Amino acid sequence: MALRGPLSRLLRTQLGRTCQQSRAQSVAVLGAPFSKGQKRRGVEHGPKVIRDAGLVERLSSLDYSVHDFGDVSFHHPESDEPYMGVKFPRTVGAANKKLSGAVSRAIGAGHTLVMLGGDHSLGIGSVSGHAQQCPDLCLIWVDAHADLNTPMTSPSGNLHGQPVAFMLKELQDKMPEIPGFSWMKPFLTSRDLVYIGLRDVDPGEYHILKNLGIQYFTMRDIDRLGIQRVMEVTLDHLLSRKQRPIHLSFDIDAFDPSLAPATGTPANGGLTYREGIYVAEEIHNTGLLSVMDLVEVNPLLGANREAVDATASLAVDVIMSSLGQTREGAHACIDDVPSVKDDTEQLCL
Ligand SMILES: NC(=[NH2+])NCCC[C@H](N)C(=O)O
Ligand SMILES: [Mn+2]
Ligand SMILES: [Mn+2]
Repeated sequence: MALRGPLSRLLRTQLGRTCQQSRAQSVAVLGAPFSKGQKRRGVEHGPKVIRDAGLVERLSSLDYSVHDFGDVSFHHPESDEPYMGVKFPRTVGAANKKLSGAVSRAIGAGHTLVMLGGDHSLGIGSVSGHAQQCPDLCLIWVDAHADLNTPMTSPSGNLHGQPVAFMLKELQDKMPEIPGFSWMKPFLTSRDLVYIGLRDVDPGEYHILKNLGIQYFTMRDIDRLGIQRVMEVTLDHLLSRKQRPIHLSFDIDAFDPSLAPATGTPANGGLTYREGIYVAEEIHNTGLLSVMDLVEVNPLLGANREAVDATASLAVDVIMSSLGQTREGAHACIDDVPSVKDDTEQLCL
C-alpha cells in the first residue's frame, strides 16, 4: 500500500513530475464539436453548452490563468462508407488525428488541458496527443461503458464504443487496419488503465477486460467497496510504482441519468453526484492531472431546458472539482475576516 495523505501528495507533486513542471497554474480549454462516433446528432454542441454553463469564468475563479483555445474545426470527407461494420471510419480517424495534434501542442506548451466533447471516440485523439508528450501517462476512464469493443466485437459499429481498443498495445493483433487510422499506433498498456462506473459492458468487452486483467470498478463494486476505497485502489494501482501524469476521460453517462439526462447512451444505476465529485477531487489531490476529457453531453437529448442545463452544469462541476474546487471552500484565499469595527467605519463614511 502506498503512502497516503499530505506527505505522499507533497512527494508526488515535488518529485514525481515528469511532464508537469510548469503546468499547475495554466489551464487550456479545447472544444471538439464532433458527433460521428455515434448516430445521435447534437453531441457536437457539447462544447457550447458546457461553456455557456460558465466553465471559463468558474475556472478563472480558481486562480488559474485560463486559455480558451476555442473549437477544433473538423472537416468531413464527402463519402465515408462503413468498413467492416465500422461507421464513418475516415471521418472519425481524421478528426482524431487533428485533435491529437492540438492536444499535443497544448500539453507541450505547459498547460493542463480540458477537452470538451463531442462523443467519446475523441478519446483516441485526446489520449494519443497527450501520450506524444507524456509517454508514461496513465488513464482513468469514468464511464457506464468500457468503450473497448474492437470492430469485430462491436454490436453497433459506432466508434465511440471502441476508442480504448485503438489505444491498447495488447489488442494490436485483434485490430484490423481501419481506413482513417494509419496515423496512429497503440501506445497504452492495459495495466496503465482503470475503469470506474461500468454497468453496461458488451460480451466482447467483458472478455477483453478479464483476459487482459484490466483493473475496473463496476457500479456493483462501488456499492460494495464504497467510492473512497475504489479511489484508493485506483490510485495505488496506477501510481504506486511510479508517479506519472494522469489522463482522466470522463463520460457524463457515468452519472445516473436522473442527474445527467442529456446524453446519447444513458444507463440506469449510475454514479451519484457525490461519488462523481469525489472521484474528481481525489484525482485533483494527486497533483498529477494533466489532461481531462468531458464527453457525451448532448443538448438535443434533454427532455427540456432544465434537463440540458442540469447536465451541462454537472459537467462544469466535475471539471471544477478535478481542477481543485473543494467542498470546504478555501480555494480563493482571503487575508482576514472583515471586523465589525471596519464595517462600522465604512458605514460612517
Ligand atoms: N461512449 C459511449 N457512450 N459509448 C457507448 C457504447 C455503447 C456500446 N457498448 C457500443 O459499443 O456501441
Ligand atoms: Mn464513453
Ligand atoms: Mn458511456
